[in-house]
Amino acid sequence: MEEIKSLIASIQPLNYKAMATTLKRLDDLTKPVGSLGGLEKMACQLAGIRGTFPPALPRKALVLMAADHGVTAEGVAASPPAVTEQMIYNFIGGGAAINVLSRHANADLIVVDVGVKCDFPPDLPIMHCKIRRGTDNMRQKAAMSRTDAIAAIKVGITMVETLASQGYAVIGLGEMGIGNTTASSAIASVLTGKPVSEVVGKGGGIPSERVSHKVQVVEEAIAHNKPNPQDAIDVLAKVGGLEIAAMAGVVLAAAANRIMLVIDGFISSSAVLAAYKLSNRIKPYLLATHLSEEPGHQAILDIVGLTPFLQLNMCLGEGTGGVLGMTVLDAAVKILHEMATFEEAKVFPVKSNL
Ligand SMILES: O=C(O)c1ccc[n+]([C@@H]2O[C@H](COP(=O)([O-])O)[C@@H](O)[C@H]2O)c1
Ligand SMILES: Cc1cc2nc[nH]c2cc1C
Repeated sequence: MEEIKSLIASIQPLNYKAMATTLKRLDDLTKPVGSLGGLEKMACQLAGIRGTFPPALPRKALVLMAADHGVTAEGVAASPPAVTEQMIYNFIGGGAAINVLSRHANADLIVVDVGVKCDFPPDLPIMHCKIRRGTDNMRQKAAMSRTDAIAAIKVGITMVETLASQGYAVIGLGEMGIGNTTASSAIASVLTGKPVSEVVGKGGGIPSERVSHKVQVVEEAIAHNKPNPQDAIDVLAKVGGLEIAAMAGVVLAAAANRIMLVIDGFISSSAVLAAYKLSNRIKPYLLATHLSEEPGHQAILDIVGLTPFLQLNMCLGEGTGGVLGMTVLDAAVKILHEMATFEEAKVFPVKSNL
């Protein structure tokens, strides 16, 4: 816990000088002031995070945390838990949506086993960081111990520290874990204060008539475990997941290492919310990309104060919306590098009499 505390204490504000220089440059480019909207904001944010003008086209990684969930025993997920393991092999084979979109975005995909139930061969090209074989069924007992939650957070921290030393400037959150929308719903309800029925959705595709059962399971898990809303680690341990705790660690360490943290959908956002409750100093380092179909996603973004710029009715997870968002971020950086100024292009806008 001391390590997490000192990491949080090391998070610095953005470099406002780099941001001001970036804004000045944007205003000199051949366009009406502010007309590239969110692209301009993103370019300034990255400059402030990296502390440089102009920020370089960033080296990008998508860290995909995978784990299983004991609560799947309650019939809350459409797919069998074995799909978590099967999808890991699909990620390695390069055939999953996140493989396609990471390649498209020129982001390196790193798959991390934090708590998948099966044994993977040691030579499998993933990061072998298993804390335990999935969580316990949170309807009956705590999903995991506080010690395990902290160990999972540390997996995320260590991953980011390695990536920071390799020069990555942007890290996206990804996850795979059948049942993890049930855990995320519990986290979202406890940490936003919203009723469970307002944050639970169909997840990976349960039929509408099954949603009320999922609501009941989440309500009972919260009633049984009594997670303390003032203690995000307690919430992660009692009603969370190993991959969610690990993602919370990624968020904290990204901010501490001046790396932009790109959020994906509902599950990654529940990890961001937990990290935000640990320290709101992470906020300037966050980039929200898309709005998931899961109803709890908006509730989380509202609490943290973030606005996503894509709405594609996606709810796949894996980091897919996040890497799509990275392509927009790259576009913003290219504007800074490649667009001509008024002076260079000899464009002299006439002053309007309006
Ligand atoms: O990120 C999202 O918004 C999202 C919404 C619904 C489902 N998912 C993905 O689907 C899986 C969890 O769904 P479920 O129904 O098994 O809880 C998990 O592997 C997630 O990556 C992801
Ligand atoms: C096939 C499949 C892929 C996924 N990726 C993230 N969650 C998933 C759930 C299923 C079922």
